[in-house]
Amino acid sequence: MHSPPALGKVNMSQLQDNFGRRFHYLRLSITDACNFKCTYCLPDGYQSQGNSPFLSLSEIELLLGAFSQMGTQKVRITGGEPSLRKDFIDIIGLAANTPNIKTVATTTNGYRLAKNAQAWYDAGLRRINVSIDSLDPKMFYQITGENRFDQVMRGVDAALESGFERVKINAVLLKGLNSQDLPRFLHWIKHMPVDLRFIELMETGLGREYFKAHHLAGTQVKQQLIRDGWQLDKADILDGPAQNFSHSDYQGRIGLIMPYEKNFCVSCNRLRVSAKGQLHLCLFTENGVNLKDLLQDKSQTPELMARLQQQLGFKTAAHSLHQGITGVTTHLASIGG
Ligand SMILES: Nc1nc2c(ncn2[C@@H]2O[C@H](COP(=O)(O)OP(=O)(O)OP(=O)(O)O)[C@@H](O)[C@H]2O)c(=O)[nH]1
Ligand SMILES: C[S@@+](CC[C@H](N)C(=O)[O-])C[C@H]1O[C@@H](n2cnc3c(N)ncnc32)[C@H](O)[C@@H]1O
Ligand code: SF4
Ligand code: SF4
Repeated sequence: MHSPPALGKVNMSQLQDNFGRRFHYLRLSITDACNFKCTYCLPDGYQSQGNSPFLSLSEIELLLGAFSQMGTQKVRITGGEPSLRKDFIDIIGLAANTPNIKTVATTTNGYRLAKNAQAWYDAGLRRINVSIDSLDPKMFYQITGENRFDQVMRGVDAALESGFERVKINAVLLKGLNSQDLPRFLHWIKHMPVDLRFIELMETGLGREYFKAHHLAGTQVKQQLIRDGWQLDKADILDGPAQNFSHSDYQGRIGLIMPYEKNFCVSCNRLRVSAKGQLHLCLFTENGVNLKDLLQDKSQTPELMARLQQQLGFKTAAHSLHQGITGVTTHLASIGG
């Protein structure tokens, strides 16, 4: 059992755990709410939990200030659906103007992208991940509960035109649903400069039966890619746990997130804060740690930094998904994936 560092010995310049992993990357959820009903995430739609409010702009400002002083360089704004927040643009601007934060990214279902891509870019957003589980509009509807395939695809075009550094497409691999879609995705990225990311379905507290029915190992896709001449890119420390592939005949690239593979968590480089201000050391942590009480005044920042540093000492080497332990994560909309 690893013990947390003593408060007096805090090294404020770096967020590092007992396994030597560094955490330059914060995934900040700003809302649990979502307007889609993805079958693997919120099959019955969003239901509000309790009445404690989501982090306010000033709480977010103090939070980002503390993380950035401790070495955070990249912030991904997520949710629920982050673009549902009325102050989404202000949050982007705030993150972009925080000293030391070099990259501001978001993950979105694309619902508001076509209309807002340029405004988000102008506010300081530089990377965008759009969830598109199928390129077949009917299957897209079946998986997301929303008949908005064309609207989301227009959003991808708008993002490419707006000058984003990176546009990434997320697709969750789903047996019996989109598992035949690989050729279509490959055809699409031949001439499209987007990064495709296939994510293995992960079990969540509310998604046990769905997981059993639809989990598909990413290794099957990996083997097919290697057979087709795709090359595994050299891993960069800032890449995190994804494996990335490229091919000279394709403009797009492919990444695989395979959380059930051995050693997946060795390259973990990210921390999470929920929309209600709880630190999650892992996507599948057993409990969140309240930070909100230390986000009320700037004078609390040293104490907040000390709490973050201390909590890092409790970060475990890996998740326990193989044992079916999904922690407090009832669905990924509750923490932003
Ligand atoms: N188990 C696990 N899954 C992750 C992790 N990071 C991302 N994922 C999965 O991948 C999904 C997509 O993540 P995104 O929000 O698009 O971000 P990303 O692709 O990981 O992040 P970047 O590397 O910043 O592009 C998440 O919602 C999770 O399902 C991680 O650390 N652990
Ligand atoms: C929780 S959503 C939040 C952001 C936004 N609403 C969206 O869908 O892009 C972030 C990512 O989590 C992924 N996701 C949700 N539930 C998942 C699960 N059980 N297993 C794997 N990925 C999941 C989604 O596909 C999406 O790409
Ligand atoms: S994956 Fe994203 S878009 Fe789909 S229900 Fe979950 S939060 Fe909403
Ligand atoms: S499952 Fe947890 S420890 Fe593993 S990479 Fe994801 S967040 Fe990090």
